[in-house]
Order: sequence, then C-alpha cells, then structure tokens
Amino acid sequence: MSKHTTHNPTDESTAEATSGSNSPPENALIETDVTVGSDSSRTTGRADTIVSAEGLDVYYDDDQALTDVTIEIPEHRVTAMIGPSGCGKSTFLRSINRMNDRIPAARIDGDLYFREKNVYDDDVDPVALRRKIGQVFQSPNPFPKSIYDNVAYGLRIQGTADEVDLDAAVERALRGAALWDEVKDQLDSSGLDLSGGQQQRLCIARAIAPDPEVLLMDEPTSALDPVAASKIEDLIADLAEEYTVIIVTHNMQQAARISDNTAVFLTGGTLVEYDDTATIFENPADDRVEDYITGKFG
Ligand SMILES: Nc1ncnc2c1ncn2[C@@H]1O[C@H](COP(=O)(O)OP(=O)(O)OP(=O)(O)O)[C@@H](O)[C@H]1O
Repeated sequence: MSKHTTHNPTDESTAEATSGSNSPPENALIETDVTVGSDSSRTTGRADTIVSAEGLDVYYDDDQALTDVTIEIPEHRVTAMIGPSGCGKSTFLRSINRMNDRIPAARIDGDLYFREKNVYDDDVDPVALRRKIGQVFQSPNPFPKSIYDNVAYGLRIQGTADEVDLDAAVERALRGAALWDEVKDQLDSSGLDLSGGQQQRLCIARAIAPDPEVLLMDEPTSALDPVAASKIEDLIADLAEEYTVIIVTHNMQQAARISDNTAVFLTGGTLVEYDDTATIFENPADDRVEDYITGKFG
C-alpha cells in the first residue's frame, strides 16, 4: 500500500495514521500550502479535517466492499473519489452520512468521523447527521412538487415555518445553486418541468437549503449533457467556498478539472493513493494508479 494512503494531502506531517480506534483523529488542524486543481483562492491557508475514516471496512453480507480505508478529508475543498466500477466509491460516500444503514446487508467495521464525532456512535441520529452532510445523486430526483417546495422541504422538516424565513432561505439556496435567475418567476411550477441540468441544480439547492457542512455528490453530472455538466462543474467550485464537497466521478478529466484532492480506490475496495489532484494525475506514487489513470485498466 502506498505511503500516501493514509495522509491528508494538505500536509505531509499527517502521513502517519492516528492510532486508537475510539479516539478522534489527531492533527485535526492542518496547515496547507499546496498547489491544487481548481481554485487558487483555496490553495493556501488552514484546513480543518472535516471527515475522516480509520481502518474502515464495509461488507455486504460476506462480501467486502471497502478494506481498511484510512483517510482525512479537509473542509472547504473538493475531494474526488475515482476508481474502476465496483471498487467501493459509492459505498464510501454512503458510509459518511450513514445511507448504508438503509441497506440491510451492509455492515461496518472501523471508525468514521465527522469532525471529531464518530458517526456510528449510538447517540448519533442519522437524520440529524444527514442535515449536516447532504447528498446529491447521479440522476436528478426532484420531488413531484413545486420548485419552491422542493427547496423548502428540508427546512420545513427542520421546523422553519415562518414564511419570510422560508422565502429568504429558498432564494439563498437557489442562488447558491446558480438557479435563481432562471426560476425566480416560476417558483410555483413543478420541479419536474425543468431541464435535466436545472433539475440537478434544483437538487443541489434542496441539499444546501438546510445549510449542511458537507455535500456528497455521487456522479452528479453523468446523466447530463455536456453543457449542463459544465455548469454543475463550475458550480462545484463555488460551492466549495461554503461547503466541503466530496464527489464520486467516473470522469477522470472532471476529477482533474474540479478537485483539489483525489482518492483512488481500486478493486477490493482499497484506497491505494490519496494526494493533491495534480500529484495524482501528474506524478502518482503507485504504478497501479498510473495504469488506471493512463487507461491501462478500469
Ligand atoms: N446494496 C448492495 N448490496 C450488495 N452489494 C452491494 C450493494 N451496493 C454495492 N454492493 C457491492 O459493493 C461493491 C462496491 O460497490 P460500489 O457501488 O460502492 O462501487 P463503486 O465504485 O461506486 O461502483 P460504480 O463505479 O460502478 O458505481 C460492489 O461489489 C457492489 O456489487
């Protein structure tokens, strides 16, 4: 396994994995000074670790989907998960906000922290966790409701009843998803009447409306045409100013374009290399990663 497997790519000093399965990861505050892929304003400064895994194994019944994954993901960055089909990328994403809880066959060993809290502790409410860690899926999946009600959905569940507050929050989320100008005059129209790219931005608005800290995106552009995909890519860079974005993508050019850091999973669910995106694509440490990136397999 590569030495890069366990480190936070923002700081070589975190290369050693922390020990003790019940303790939060050390070195939570990390100095960064790295060259990264997407946005020069995020290339320097401090980055807290916001999500981390230590020795994470995930099984579906007897089949192991993730093997001993240790990783520290910094906040306000775009972190891409890449690797061939079936290597466990989506499983890892679903582990972060406990969406795997909904799969009866899924079983987890090891530790997964959101900030310094193990999300699998008994006192963690998965619904509350998912408010902090929102998710956007591969195919746009607006509810069969108005644009307004789609975005207001999570806020109403959270108990925001005041119409003025709701109006402001809906506008803020739609602006954050770069959709406001296109829909501000049709907020009562069905979300299903929007184009595919607009629907996906509506889903992003719905995900950010409750003001999460992390946005998980599972191949968010793979069902979209290139123009719509490009808009979402631009949006992702903006979203990382306010949120931490963790994105699964099959599109290596996309990972190279939009992410600051890249984690490469390979068959068997192992994280074989994790580093800043430029290093992964230009000078990977692991020959298997080089082979994957240059298209020799996967
Ligand atoms: N609900 C499930 N029940 C049983 N096995 C599953 C389930 N979901 C995933 N798996 C298995 O876990 C392994 C990892 O799957 P996962 O979807 O996480 O990989 P992936 O890298 O995201 O794949 P892809 O790129 O094709 O989406 C695969 O062998 C898959 O068949």
